[in-house]
Amino acid sequence: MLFVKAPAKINLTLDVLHKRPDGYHEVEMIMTTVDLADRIGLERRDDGSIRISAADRFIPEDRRNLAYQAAELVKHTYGIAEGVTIRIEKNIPVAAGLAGGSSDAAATLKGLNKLWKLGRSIDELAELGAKIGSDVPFCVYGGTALATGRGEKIRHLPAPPNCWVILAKPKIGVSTADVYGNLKLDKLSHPPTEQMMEAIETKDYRLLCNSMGNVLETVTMDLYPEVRVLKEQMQRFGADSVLMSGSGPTVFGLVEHESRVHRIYNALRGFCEEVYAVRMLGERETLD
Ligand SMILES: C[C@@](CO)(OP(=O)(O)O)[C@H](O)COP(=O)(O)OP(=O)(O)OC[C@H]1O[C@@H](n2ccc(N)nc2=O)[C@H](O)[C@@H]1O
Ligand SMILES: Nc1ncnc2c1ncn2[C@@H]1O[C@H](COP(=O)(O)OP(=O)(O)O)[C@@H](O)[C@H]1O
Repeated sequence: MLFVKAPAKINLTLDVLHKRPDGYHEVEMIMTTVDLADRIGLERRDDGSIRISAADRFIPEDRRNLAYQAAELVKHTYGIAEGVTIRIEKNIPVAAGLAGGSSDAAATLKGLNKLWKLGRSIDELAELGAKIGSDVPFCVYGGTALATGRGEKIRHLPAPPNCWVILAKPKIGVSTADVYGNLKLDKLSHPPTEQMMEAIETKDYRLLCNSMGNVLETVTMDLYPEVRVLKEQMQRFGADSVLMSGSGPTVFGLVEHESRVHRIYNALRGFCEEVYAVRMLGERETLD
């Protein structure tokens, strides 16, 4: 069995520029991977079929699974007759704004490149990933990046300044399409994307905290008021800066000093079942 790590991402910024004729939104967002990860196991099959084993009641084991779609795409694109069993050990909360499904798909692309000795470049795998979902190319690279287009155009950035990330997910799942669908394009408060890039490049933690912003945040908070409450609680407990990730509902808080991490973590555990204290992974990985 070949194992590949599939880390979650958070959005340090998420801006929407306009709605495109194809129905997608033109975005500008800065994303970074964190060390909360699913583990994907891949095993050859002689019968040519794709099988998913997920042992998680929230994710599908058929064609709807993004890892299945990744395997199907690789088989079709490169004419592979062999099959694969994909075992998904799920640690990333589902439908949470953390790109769990997209990261599983990205890990499957990278894993199959190895398992089937395809010799494809990471850029080619990222391009293939765009056919599965807007977040998949970023997940193929990982690290830190500015994503534009519908999210699939990636410009790599250096590692952000060191800090802790506390993730808290309310007990609801959010549909990304619903959130984009409820966005009022004439009422957006745009985050300072350029300033965030400067904060990352100069490793200025304070500037980074002051540059976070996500135009989808108020949309999700209006649909699910508990997300707003959770953000306020995390701010009150002393996180340096708090934001919702992606389309939500996960809220993350940055904390510079380790001594404060446990206090905030424990305080949140009082009324939120899913809380994680993690680190940013920083720079992107390369294929080995
Ligand atoms: C909001 C973000 C931010 O990172 O992530 P999540 O909250 O899902 O983690 C992404 O833009 C989500 O990317 P992803 O989840 O891959 O989206 P896709 O499968 O491509 O699209 C799902 C649906 O979201 C809407 N969509 C997505 C991307 C985009 N730029 N404009 C859109 O309008 C479309 O309605 C589309 O049908
Ligand atoms: N491997 C997978 N892991 C999680 N969800 C998946 C997967 N494949 C398909 N899905 C479906 O994709 C939807 C969005 O899941 P996910 O990627 O976790 O969230 P988000 O897009 O908010 O980051 C879920 O409702 C789930 O049914």
